[in-house]
This record gives sequence, C-alpha cells and structure tokens, in this order.
Amino acid sequence: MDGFITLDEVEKVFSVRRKTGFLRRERQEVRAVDSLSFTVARGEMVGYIGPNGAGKSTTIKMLTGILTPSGGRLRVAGIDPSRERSRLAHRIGVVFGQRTTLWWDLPLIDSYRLTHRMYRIPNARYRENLDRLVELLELRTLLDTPVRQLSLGQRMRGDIAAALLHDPEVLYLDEPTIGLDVVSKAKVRGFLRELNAAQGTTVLLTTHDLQDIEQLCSRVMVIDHGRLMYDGPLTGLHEAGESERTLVVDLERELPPVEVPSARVVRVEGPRQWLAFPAGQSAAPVVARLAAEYPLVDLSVREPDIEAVIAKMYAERAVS
Ligand SMILES: Nc1ncnc2c1ncn2[C@@H]1O[C@H](COP(=O)(O)OP(=O)(O)OP(=O)(O)O)[C@@H](O)[C@H]1O
Repeated sequence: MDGFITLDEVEKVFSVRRKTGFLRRERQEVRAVDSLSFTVARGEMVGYIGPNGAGKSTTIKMLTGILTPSGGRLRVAGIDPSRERSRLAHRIGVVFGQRTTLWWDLPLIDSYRLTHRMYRIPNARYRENLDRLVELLELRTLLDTPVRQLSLGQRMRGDIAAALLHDPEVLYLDEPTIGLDVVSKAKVRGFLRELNAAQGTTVLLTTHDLQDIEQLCSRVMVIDHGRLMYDGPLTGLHEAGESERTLVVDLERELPPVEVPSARVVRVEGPRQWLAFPAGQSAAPVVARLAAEYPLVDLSVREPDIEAVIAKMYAERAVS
C-alpha cells in the first residue's frame, strides 16, 4: 500500500505538574499517544475518532509538525513533519472546527489574498482555485463580509476554502461540522465528498458525529488512551459495539410500553417513549407498525453517538 501518511510506533508524552497536596506539586507524565502505528494511502478519506482526551488532536498536531513525537517514526508525503514543517505546510491543509484561521475583522476575500501571498501561490492558480472554491462552497455573496459577521456554517465553508487555496494533497479536518445545522452539514459533507472524488485529496477527519463518518469514510480508526483500538469499515465498528439507534415516539396519551418486533422500549416519560433498535436496521418497519397500532403524534430518530458505540465496543471486548 502507498503509505502517504505513515506512523510507526509513534509516542507523545507530556510532562505536567500536578497538585498532589497542599502546596505540593509533582511532575507526572501523560502518555497522550502510545505506540501508534497506521498507514493512510494517497486519496483515502479516513475517519479518526475517539472519546475526549483520546489523543486525536495530539496526533493531528504531530502530523502537521506543531508537536514533535517523543518516539517512533512519522512521515507525511515522505516528509518528517517536525523537521520540515514549512516544506510540509505547502502540501497539507488544516481546518479546526472550533477555531478559525481567517482574519476576524477583515472581509473574507482579504484572508484569501493574505493566504495567496503567504503560500506564494502562482497568480493564475490562485484565481482558478478561488473561483472554483467560491463556486462550490457558495461563498460568492460573502466575499466582502467581515468574518465576524458570518454564520458558523458560512465561516466553516470560508475556512475550508482557505485551507484548500494552495492545492494541498492532504487535508486534516478537526470537527468540521460541529455546531452546524442540518443544511450546512450537508453542504460541507457534499463538498468534501466531491473534493476527495475529483481531486483525490487525502482526508483525515476527526469528528464526534457518526453521520460524518457514515456519509464520507469507508474506513474508520478508533483511538483511546493514545492507542489504536479499531481500524476498519464503519459497519465493523457497529458490529463490534452492537450499536443501536433510538426512535423517540410521542403518543397521544400516556400508555404502557409499546410492543413492536425488533425494537425495545428503553425509557417512558408521560406520552413520550424511547425505543432502541439495531443501528444496521431500517427504522421504516418499526415506524409503520407503530403508526398502524398506536395513536402516534410525532417521532424522530437519534443516531448513536461515537462515545456510546465505543463504550459498547469495550464492554463487548471485556466479556469476550
Ligand atoms: N500540551 C499538553 N500538555 C499536557 N498534556 C496535554 C497537552 N495536550 C494534550 N494533553 C493531554 O493528552 C491527552 C490527549 O489529548 P488530546 O487533546 O490529543 O485528545 P483528543 O482526543 O483530541 O480530545 P478531544 O476530543 O477532547 O479534543 C489528554 O490527556 C490531554 O490532557
């Protein structure tokens, strides 16, 4: 396999001072990334998930060269990130959902002009890329708006365009859909799918939203306590964790728990009931049965969150 991103037994240990008593502090080691090995091929779009504090951001920071590994070997496009950070910067793009890289008080277009100069993008290529990205990400009418006046979804699309102006071969995305509404999420996901298919950009995607992974990634890596716990298709993760979706049902009145095949009631609160059913199964037959046999007023489906899937995965492993 063409290892475009390769990690071989990578470690990152932080030394922190912790309070251990009144006025007493001790140095302690935090092993944020522990013997981590994986390979991502050119053109792959891979989900990188795990609970809070698992080591995802630390990995991304090492992949961009912001942090130097404490041990092991790491390469991106044949480059050692911490040794040649600026050479690597021309080949990678980074988007952090919680932080913008755009200039807050300036119109959006000014951030792009500054990026043009910073990366020394040839004029013709800059104009061509700007045109294409502005079109695909629907930014045309926003170019003269100061970044601080953009909505979260608009700003995120603006950030993604900024990260791609210099044609990076690999894109790291850290929570690109966090806080976005359904329409904005769909736009961002649609664009990323298109980018990966048309340009072959390698994408490493960190998210807490399983639907991001479901809709974009054929492969997912799960990390916890700095170690790789799972590497494979999302379906395999669902099987490993036997994850469930939840149907939230509002009935006309309070009733005893409803009875529907292949779903079970897990909670009842007045006229509202929660039914769990396997994530791999369609909700349609359960909904049809409910509608036919019960006084249904409203319903919605909740996807399992990543923490729940991973927690179940551990529970399964512990007993097997
Ligand atoms: N600069 C630092 N100094 C000391 N400890 C750190 C530092 N950065 C991260 N850590 C610790 O390393 C561990 C991994 O953190 P990291 O930010 O990589 O997790 P994460 O998976 O990105 O979490 P989240 O989903 O919350 O963003 C945590 O225990 C964290 O407290």
